Amino acid sequence: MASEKPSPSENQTMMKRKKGRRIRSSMSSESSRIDSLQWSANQPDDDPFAFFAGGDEGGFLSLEEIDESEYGFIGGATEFDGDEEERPISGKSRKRKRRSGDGDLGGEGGEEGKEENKKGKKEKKEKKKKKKQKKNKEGSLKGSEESKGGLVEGTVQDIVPEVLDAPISSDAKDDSLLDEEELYAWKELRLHPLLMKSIYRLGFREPTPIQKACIPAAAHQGKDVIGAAETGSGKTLAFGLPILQRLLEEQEKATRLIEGEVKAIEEAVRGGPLRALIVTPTRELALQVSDHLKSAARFTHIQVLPIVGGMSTEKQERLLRRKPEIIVGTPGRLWELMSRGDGHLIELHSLSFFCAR
Ligand SMILES: Nc1ncnc2c1ncn2[C@@H]1O[C@H](COP(=O)(O)OP(=O)(O)OP(=O)(O)O)[C@@H](O)[C@H]1O
Repeated sequence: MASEKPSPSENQTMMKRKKGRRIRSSMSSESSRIDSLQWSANQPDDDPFAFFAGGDEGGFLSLEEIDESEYGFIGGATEFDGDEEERPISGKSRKRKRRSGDGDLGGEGGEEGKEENKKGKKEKKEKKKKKKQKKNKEGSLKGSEESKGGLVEGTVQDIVPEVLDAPISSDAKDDSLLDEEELYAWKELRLHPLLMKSIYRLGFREPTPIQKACIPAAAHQGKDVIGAAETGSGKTLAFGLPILQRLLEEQEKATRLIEGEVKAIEEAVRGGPLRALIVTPTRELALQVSDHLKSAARFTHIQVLPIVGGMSTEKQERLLRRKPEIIVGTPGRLWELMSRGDGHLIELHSLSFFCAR
């Protein structure tokens, strides 16, 4: 008896079922492999509501970790003692390293690998401990993001540990990291640790001649400076770093005066009156200067805003309400907003730095 041919729709259903079975079987082998790992819950189970509320973990319902697993924070604080093997690595290279070294999640590395992992972990812990002790000894680092206290007599010895402990942002490139000794070229400029941190991240080995000439006079002696140097010689940071340095010093002084008052810190974070106005002849230059200053100020609370034509005035007015301390603008748009009576742009009583490029 000839069997009845299935209709096209029946055919499709059968194929879907087969496919489903295949996926299920591969999923079950995957999940049994995952289940075979040594998971141990680390969710505190003394709070019965933690599961529903997400506990203190900010929305995680349950957390588990694999015993003896090697993991690290990507984009978070990393440990770096200055030697090559401890050098912070970006998410990408960390992934690469793990893939080539540790094998896959199934852990086929064997006992030897486990032992090595354990040993490595112990060593790391000890290093961490030593580093902590060293840090405590040195006292709170001047100008650190948390403490915001203490003025900057930043020697490179002071600066380096702070710089090396800095969280690695996703855009920080490995190849931009310098060796400890290489920062010595900046030592005599006595820049704030937070600025040194940016310089370190930018990978600038030494100040350029125009920077060497301008920074001490403008940042520490309060002199007016007229500088001239060829294109691409680093003029932007030659005037930008002194502005940032002075603003950071002033913020710290203000915070110290009202020590312990959260309000002062909040004020500093929220911006303030206009302190620096940089005028450039073209939009492109304004945007370039503004980007450059932003990257130098990235570890501080100082805000930099470009005010140029070709962008929505409403948006710029909105951004001005955040009270950025530094504005880089072109004359046309600056004048337009000033004529409209923008509060931040016309209240110039606190303006201390004016740069024309
Ligand atoms: N100390 C430094 N070491 C290495 N590179 C630096 C240093 N300072 C600045 N740079 C880089 O040099 C490039 C040129 O810097 P900058 O734009 O400040 O030059 P400029 O003199 O203002 O040029 P222009 O007159 O064309 O505007 C930028 O990419 C900047 O990041």
